[in-house]
Amino acid sequence: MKFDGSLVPIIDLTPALTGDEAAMQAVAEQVGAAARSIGFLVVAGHGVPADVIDRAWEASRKVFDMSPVQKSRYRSTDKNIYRGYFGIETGNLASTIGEEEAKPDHREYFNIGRFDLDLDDPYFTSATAKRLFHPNIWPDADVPEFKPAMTAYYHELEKLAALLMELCARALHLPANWFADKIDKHITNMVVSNYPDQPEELEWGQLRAGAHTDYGGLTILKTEDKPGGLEVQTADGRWEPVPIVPGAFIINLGDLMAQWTNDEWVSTMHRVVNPPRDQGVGSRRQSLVFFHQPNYDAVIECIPTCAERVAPKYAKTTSLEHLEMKMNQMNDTPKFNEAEAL
Ligand SMILES: O=C(O)CCC(=O)C(=O)O
Ligand SMILES: [Fe+2]
Repeated sequence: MKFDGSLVPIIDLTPALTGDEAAMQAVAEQVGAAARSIGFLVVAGHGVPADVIDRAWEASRKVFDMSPVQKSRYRSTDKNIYRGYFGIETGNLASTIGEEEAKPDHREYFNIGRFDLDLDDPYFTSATAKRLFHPNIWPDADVPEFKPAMTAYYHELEKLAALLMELCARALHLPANWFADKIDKHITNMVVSNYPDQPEELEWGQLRAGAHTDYGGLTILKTEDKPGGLEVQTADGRWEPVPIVPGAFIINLGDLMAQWTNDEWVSTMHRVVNPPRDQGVGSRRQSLVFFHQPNYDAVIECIPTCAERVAPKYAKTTSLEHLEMKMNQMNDTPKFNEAEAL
Protein backbone atom coordinates (compact mmCIF):
# COMPACT_ATOMS: atom_id res chain seq x y z
CA MET A 1 0.00 0.00 0.00
CA LYS A 2 1.58 3.23 -1.11
CA PHE A 3 0.91 6.53 0.63
CA ASP A 4 -2.36 7.89 -0.65
CA GLY A 5 -2.63 11.10 1.33
CA SER A 6 -4.99 9.43 3.75
CA LEU A 7 -5.25 9.36 7.49
CA VAL A 8 -1.74 8.49 8.71
CA PRO A 9 0.49 11.56 8.20
CA ILE A 10 4.13 11.49 7.12
CA ILE A 11 6.27 13.73 9.30
CA ASP A 12 9.83 14.75 8.43
CA LEU A 13 11.90 14.81 11.63
CA THR A 14 14.91 16.54 10.00
CA PRO A 15 14.14 19.96 11.55
CA ALA A 16 13.86 18.37 15.02
CA LEU A 17 17.37 16.92 14.70
CA THR A 18 18.89 20.40 14.39
CA GLY A 19 18.07 21.11 18.06
CA ASP A 20 16.60 24.50 17.10
CA GLU A 21 13.79 25.33 19.56
CA ALA A 22 11.29 26.71 17.06
CA ALA A 23 11.93 23.85 14.66
CA MET A 24 11.47 21.28 17.46
CA GLN A 25 8.18 22.86 18.50
CA ALA A 26 6.89 22.96 14.93
CA VAL A 27 7.59 19.23 14.46
CA ALA A 28 6.10 18.54 17.91
CA GLU A 29 2.83 20.18 16.87
CA GLN A 30 2.61 17.82 13.89
CA VAL A 31 3.28 14.82 16.14
CA GLY A 32 0.60 16.05 18.55
CA ALA A 33 -1.97 16.41 15.77
CA ALA A 34 -1.35 12.82 14.61
CA ALA A 35 -1.42 11.56 18.21
CA ARG A 36 -4.80 13.16 18.84
CA SER A 37 -6.44 12.05 15.61
CA ILE A 38 -5.28 8.55 14.65
CA GLY A 39 -2.44 7.64 17.04
CA PHE A 40 -0.22 6.59 14.11
CA LEU A 41 2.38 8.54 12.15
CA VAL A 42 5.11 7.77 9.65
CA VAL A 43 8.47 9.41 10.30
CA ALA A 44 11.06 10.22 7.65
CA GLY A 45 14.32 12.10 8.26
CA HIS A 46 14.74 10.17 11.54
CA GLY A 47 18.54 9.96 11.48
CA VAL A 48 18.82 6.17 11.85
CA PRO A 49 21.53 5.11 9.35
CA ALA A 50 20.19 3.01 6.47
CA ASP A 51 22.99 0.45 6.82
CA VAL A 52 22.04 -0.22 10.47
CA ILE A 53 18.45 -0.88 9.39
CA ASP A 54 19.53 -3.05 6.45
CA ARG A 55 21.83 -5.22 8.56
CA ALA A 56 19.12 -5.82 11.18
CA TRP A 57 16.65 -6.62 8.43
CA GLU A 58 18.88 -9.11 6.63
CA ALA A 59 20.06 -10.85 9.82
CA SER A 60 16.44 -11.23 10.95
CA ARG A 61 15.51 -12.81 7.66
CA LYS A 62 18.30 -15.35 8.10
CA VAL A 63 17.01 -16.22 11.55
CA PHE A 64 13.60 -17.08 10.16
CA ASP A 65 15.20 -18.95 7.23
CA MET A 66 16.68 -21.45 9.69
CA SER A 67 15.17 -24.93 9.82
CA PRO A 68 12.58 -25.70 12.52
CA VAL A 69 15.18 -27.79 14.36
CA GLN A 70 17.68 -24.91 14.36
CA LYS A 71 15.05 -22.43 15.51
CA SER A 72 13.99 -24.69 18.35
CA ARG A 73 17.51 -24.42 19.80
CA TYR A 74 16.83 -20.77 20.54
CA ARG A 75 13.61 -21.21 22.46
CA SER A 76 13.34 -20.13 26.04
CA THR A 77 12.91 -23.08 28.38
CA ASP A 78 11.22 -20.96 31.02
CA LYS A 79 7.82 -19.44 30.41
CA ASN A 80 8.70 -16.43 32.55
CA ILE A 81 11.75 -15.63 30.45
CA TYR A 82 10.52 -13.79 27.39
CA ARG A 83 13.58 -14.21 25.17
CA GLY A 84 14.50 -15.94 21.94
CA TYR A 85 12.37 -17.77 19.40
CA PHE A 86 8.61 -18.28 19.61
CA GLY A 87 6.87 -20.47 17.03
CA ILE A 88 3.75 -19.92 14.95
CA GLU A 89 0.58 -19.55 17.04
CA THR A 90 2.34 -19.11 20.39
CA GLY A 91 0.91 -15.58 20.69
CA ASN A 92 -2.63 -14.27 20.64
CA LEU A 93 -2.75 -10.49 20.39
CA ALA A 94 -6.54 -10.26 20.23
CA SER A 95 -6.80 -11.98 23.62
CA THR A 96 -5.15 -8.89 25.13
CA ILE A 97 -8.29 -6.88 24.35
CA GLY A 98 -10.55 -9.50 25.92
CA GLU A 99 -11.35 -11.52 22.77
CA GLU A 100 -11.56 -14.87 24.55
CA GLU A 101 -12.45 -16.82 21.42
CA ALA A 102 -9.78 -15.30 19.14
CA LYS A 103 -7.51 -17.67 17.25
CA PRO A 104 -3.73 -17.40 17.86
CA ASP A 105 -1.64 -15.26 15.51
CA HIS A 106 -0.18 -16.77 12.35
CA ARG A 107 3.35 -15.51 12.86
CA GLU A 108 6.62 -16.57 14.45
CA TYR A 109 8.79 -14.13 16.36
CA PHE A 110 12.05 -13.59 18.16
CA ASN A 111 12.20 -11.44 21.28
CA ILE A 112 15.15 -9.32 22.41
CA GLY A 113 15.31 -7.52 25.73
CA ARG A 114 17.77 -5.06 27.23
CA PHE A 115 21.36 -6.19 27.16
CA ASP A 116 23.57 -3.41 28.52
CA LEU A 117 22.63 -3.23 32.17
CA ASP A 118 24.52 -1.03 34.61
CA LEU A 119 24.91 -3.51 37.46
CA ASP A 120 26.21 -0.80 39.79
CA ASP A 121 22.74 0.72 39.71
CA PRO A 122 20.32 -1.00 42.16
CA TYR A 123 17.51 -0.49 39.63
CA PHE A 124 19.11 -3.25 37.54
CA THR A 125 19.72 -5.68 40.41
CA SER A 126 16.51 -5.34 42.47
CA ALA A 127 14.07 -8.22 42.94
CA THR A 128 11.93 -6.76 40.14
CA ALA A 129 14.97 -6.46 37.90
CA LYS A 130 15.76 -10.14 38.46
CA ARG A 131 12.31 -11.06 37.12
CA LEU A 132 12.73 -8.83 34.09
CA PHE A 133 16.27 -8.59 32.85
CA HIS A 134 17.35 -11.98 31.58
CA PRO A 135 20.21 -12.67 29.24
CA ASN A 136 19.18 -12.67 25.62
CA ILE A 137 19.23 -15.85 23.59
CA TRP A 138 21.40 -15.17 20.52
CA PRO A 139 21.57 -17.57 17.57
CA ASP A 140 25.34 -17.15 17.39
CA ALA A 141 26.05 -20.67 16.16
CA ASP A 142 23.78 -20.25 13.12
CA VAL A 143 23.49 -16.52 12.43
CA PRO A 144 26.47 -14.84 14.12
CA GLU A 145 25.68 -11.45 12.60
CA PHE A 146 22.27 -11.28 14.31
CA LYS A 147 23.55 -10.13 17.71
CA PRO A 148 25.76 -7.24 16.49
CA ALA A 149 23.13 -6.14 13.96
CA MET A 150 20.27 -6.17 16.44
CA THR A 151 22.17 -4.50 19.27
CA ALA A 152 23.25 -1.70 16.92
CA TYR A 153 19.67 -1.27 15.71
CA TYR A 154 18.32 -1.31 19.28
CA HIS A 155 20.74 1.44 20.30
CA GLU A 156 19.72 3.63 17.36
CA LEU A 157 16.05 3.17 18.17
CA GLU A 158 16.63 4.05 21.83
CA LYS A 159 17.86 7.43 20.60
CA LEU A 160 14.96 7.87 18.21
CA ALA A 161 12.48 6.94 20.95
CA ALA A 162 13.99 9.54 23.29
CA LEU A 163 13.64 12.19 20.59
CA LEU A 164 10.03 11.20 19.93
CA MET A 165 9.22 11.32 23.65
CA GLU A 166 10.69 14.80 23.83
CA LEU A 167 8.49 15.83 20.90
CA CYS A 168 5.52 14.31 22.74
CA ALA A 169 6.33 16.36 25.86
CA ARG A 170 6.52 19.52 23.79
CA ALA A 171 3.25 18.69 22.01
CA LEU A 172 1.59 18.31 25.41
CA HIS A 173 3.01 21.69 26.54
CA LEU A 174 5.09 20.03 29.23
CA PRO A 175 8.76 20.81 29.90
CA ALA A 176 10.76 19.21 27.05
CA ASN A 177 12.44 16.76 29.46
CA TRP A 178 9.20 15.70 31.22
CA PHE A 179 9.44 12.06 30.09
CA ALA A 180 13.25 11.84 30.40
CA ASP A 181 13.41 10.41 33.93
CA LYS A 182 10.59 7.98 33.11
CA ILE A 183 12.40 6.38 30.14
CA ASP A 184 16.08 6.65 31.07
CA LYS A 185 16.05 3.03 32.29
CA HIS A 186 13.42 1.75 29.88
CA ILE A 187 12.49 -1.92 29.60
CA THR A 188 11.91 -2.09 25.86
CA ASN A 189 11.31 -5.42 24.17
CA MET A 190 12.14 -5.67 20.53
CA VAL A 191 10.19 -8.27 18.62
CA VAL A 192 11.16 -9.42 15.15
CA SER A 193 8.18 -11.03 13.47
CA ASN A 194 7.89 -13.25 10.43
CA TYR A 195 4.52 -13.80 8.82
CA PRO A 196 4.98 -16.79 6.55
CA ASP A 197 3.47 -17.37 3.14
CA GLN A 198 -0.08 -18.66 3.24
CA PRO A 199 -0.35 -21.34 0.52
CA GLU A 200 -3.40 -22.70 2.35
CA GLU A 201 -6.26 -20.71 3.75
CA LEU A 202 -6.01 -20.25 7.51
CA GLU A 203 -8.71 -21.33 9.91
CA TRP A 204 -11.77 -19.13 9.80
CA GLY A 205 -11.17 -15.98 11.84
CA GLN A 206 -7.41 -16.46 12.19
CA LEU A 207 -5.20 -13.48 11.28
CA ARG A 208 -1.50 -12.76 10.90
CA ALA A 209 -1.91 -10.66 14.05
CA GLY A 210 -5.25 -10.16 15.77
CA ALA A 211 -6.65 -6.73 16.64
CA HIS A 212 -4.98 -5.14 19.66
CA THR A 213 -3.49 -1.98 21.07
CA ASP A 214 0.19 -1.84 22.03
CA TYR A 215 1.01 -1.91 25.72
CA GLY A 216 3.82 0.60 26.10
CA GLY A 217 4.61 4.25 25.45
CA LEU A 218 5.22 4.16 21.74
CA THR A 219 6.12 1.59 19.12
CA ILE A 220 8.64 2.03 16.30
CA LEU A 221 7.93 -0.33 13.41
CA LYS A 222 9.93 -1.21 10.32
CA THR A 223 8.08 -3.41 7.90
CA GLU A 224 7.61 -4.10 4.20
CA ASP A 225 4.99 -3.72 1.53
CA LYS A 226 3.51 -7.19 1.06
CA PRO A 227 0.01 -8.50 0.45
CA GLY A 228 -1.59 -8.91 3.88
CA GLY A 229 -0.40 -5.97 5.95
CA LEU A 230 -1.01 -3.62 8.83
CA GLU A 231 -4.39 -1.93 9.27
CA VAL A 232 -5.56 0.67 11.78
CA GLN A 233 -9.05 1.15 13.07
CA THR A 234 -10.54 4.60 12.61
CA ALA A 235 -12.73 6.30 15.21
CA ASP A 236 -15.83 5.22 13.26
CA GLY A 237 -14.73 1.58 13.20
CA ARG A 238 -13.35 1.23 9.66
CA TRP A 239 -10.07 -0.63 9.01
CA GLU A 240 -7.56 1.29 6.88
CA PRO A 241 -4.14 0.22 5.62
CA VAL A 242 -1.05 2.01 6.97
CA PRO A 243 1.16 3.46 4.22
CA ILE A 244 4.58 1.87 3.73
CA VAL A 245 7.09 4.63 2.90
CA PRO A 246 10.57 3.43 1.89
CA GLY A 247 13.19 4.40 4.49
CA ALA A 248 10.61 5.63 7.00
CA PHE A 249 9.38 4.17 10.30
CA ILE A 250 5.78 3.74 11.39
CA ILE A 251 5.16 5.02 14.91
CA ASN A 252 2.10 4.30 17.00
CA LEU A 253 1.13 5.23 20.52
CA GLY A 254 0.62 2.56 23.14
CA ASP A 255 -1.76 2.31 26.07
CA LEU A 256 0.48 4.21 28.47
CA MET A 257 0.30 7.32 26.30
CA ALA A 258 -3.49 7.14 26.25
CA GLN A 259 -3.55 6.75 30.04
CA TRP A 260 -1.02 9.52 30.59
CA THR A 261 -3.03 11.88 28.39
CA ASN A 262 -6.45 10.88 29.72
CA ASP A 263 -7.39 9.64 26.22
CA GLU A 264 -6.59 12.97 24.54
CA TRP A 265 -4.15 10.84 22.54
CA VAL A 266 -5.17 7.51 21.09
CA SER A 267 -3.69 4.06 21.54
CA THR A 268 -5.13 2.89 18.26
CA MET A 269 -6.41 -0.58 17.59
CA HIS A 270 -4.53 -2.30 14.76
CA ARG A 271 -4.09 -5.74 13.23
CA VAL A 272 -2.19 -7.55 10.47
CA VAL A 273 -4.54 -9.10 7.93
CA ASN A 274 -4.04 -12.13 5.70
CA PRO A 275 -3.06 -11.78 2.05
CA PRO A 276 -5.84 -12.05 -0.54
CA ARG A 277 -6.36 -15.75 -1.27
CA ASP A 278 -4.74 -15.61 -4.74
CA GLN A 279 -1.60 -13.89 -3.34
CA GLY A 280 -0.91 -16.23 -0.42
CA VAL A 281 2.29 -17.59 -2.01
CA GLY A 282 4.98 -14.89 -2.00
CA SER A 283 3.28 -12.89 0.74
CA ARG A 284 5.90 -13.62 3.44
CA ARG A 285 6.27 -10.45 5.49
CA GLN A 286 8.75 -9.38 8.13
CA SER A 287 8.65 -6.63 10.73
CA LEU A 288 11.02 -5.25 13.34
CA VAL A 289 9.02 -3.87 16.25
CA PHE A 290 10.59 -1.79 19.02
CA PHE A 291 8.08 -1.58 21.87
CA HIS A 292 9.41 1.39 23.79
CA GLN A 293 8.40 0.72 27.39
CA PRO A 294 9.15 3.21 30.17
CA ASN A 295 11.18 2.33 33.29
CA TYR A 296 9.50 -0.50 35.20
CA ASP A 297 8.69 1.79 38.11
CA ALA A 298 7.45 4.74 36.02
CA VAL A 299 4.12 5.83 37.46
CA ILE A 300 1.40 6.27 34.87
CA GLU A 301 -1.22 8.79 35.94
CA CYS A 302 -2.96 11.63 34.21
CA ILE A 303 -0.38 14.28 33.32
CA PRO A 304 -1.09 17.81 34.60
CA THR A 305 -1.87 19.43 31.24
CA CYS A 306 -4.44 16.73 30.43
CA ALA A 307 -6.44 16.87 33.68
CA GLU A 308 -8.04 20.23 33.00
CA ARG A 309 -10.95 19.36 30.72
CA VAL A 310 -12.03 15.89 31.85
CA ALA A 311 -11.46 14.32 35.29
CA PRO A 312 -8.80 11.55 35.23
CA LYS A 313 -10.33 8.37 33.78
CA TYR A 314 -7.68 5.78 34.61
CA ALA A 315 -6.49 4.45 37.94
CA LYS A 316 -2.83 5.05 38.61
CA THR A 317 -0.60 2.19 37.44
CA THR A 318 3.04 1.53 36.60
CA SER A 319 4.74 0.67 33.35
CA LEU A 320 5.47 -2.87 34.55
CA GLU A 321 2.05 -3.56 36.05
CA HIS A 322 0.35 -2.80 32.75
CA LEU A 323 2.91 -4.72 30.70
CA GLU A 324 2.70 -7.87 32.81
CA MET A 325 -1.08 -7.91 32.72
CA LYS A 326 -1.04 -7.76 28.90
CA MET A 327 1.81 -10.26 28.46
CA ASN A 328 0.03 -12.87 30.56
CA GLN A 329 -3.02 -12.59 28.31
CA MET A 330 -0.96 -12.61 25.12
CA ASN A 331 0.84 -15.87 25.78
CA ASP A 332 -1.99 -17.87 27.28
CA THR A 333 -2.14 -20.09 24.18
CA PRO A 334 -2.06 -23.91 23.90
CA LYS A 335 1.09 -23.78 21.72
CA PHE A 336 2.93 -21.52 24.17
CA ASN A 337 2.06 -23.75 27.10
CA GLU A 338 2.93 -26.89 25.11
CA ALA A 339 6.37 -25.49 24.17
CA GLU A 340 6.89 -24.67 27.82
CA ALA A 341 6.15 -28.25 28.87
CA LEU A 342 8.87 -29.71 26.58
O1 LIG B 1 3.89 -6.48 11.94
C1 LIG B 1 3.27 -5.42 12.04
O2 LIG B 1 3.10 -4.69 11.07
C2 LIG B 1 2.71 -4.95 13.36
C3 LIG B 1 2.60 -6.02 14.39
C4 LIG B 1 2.03 -5.51 15.67
O3 LIG B 1 1.12 -4.73 15.69
C5 LIG B 1 2.62 -5.95 16.94
O4 LIG B 1 3.48 -6.85 16.92
O5 LIG B 1 2.24 -5.38 17.99
FE1 LIG C 1 0.89 -3.87 17.68
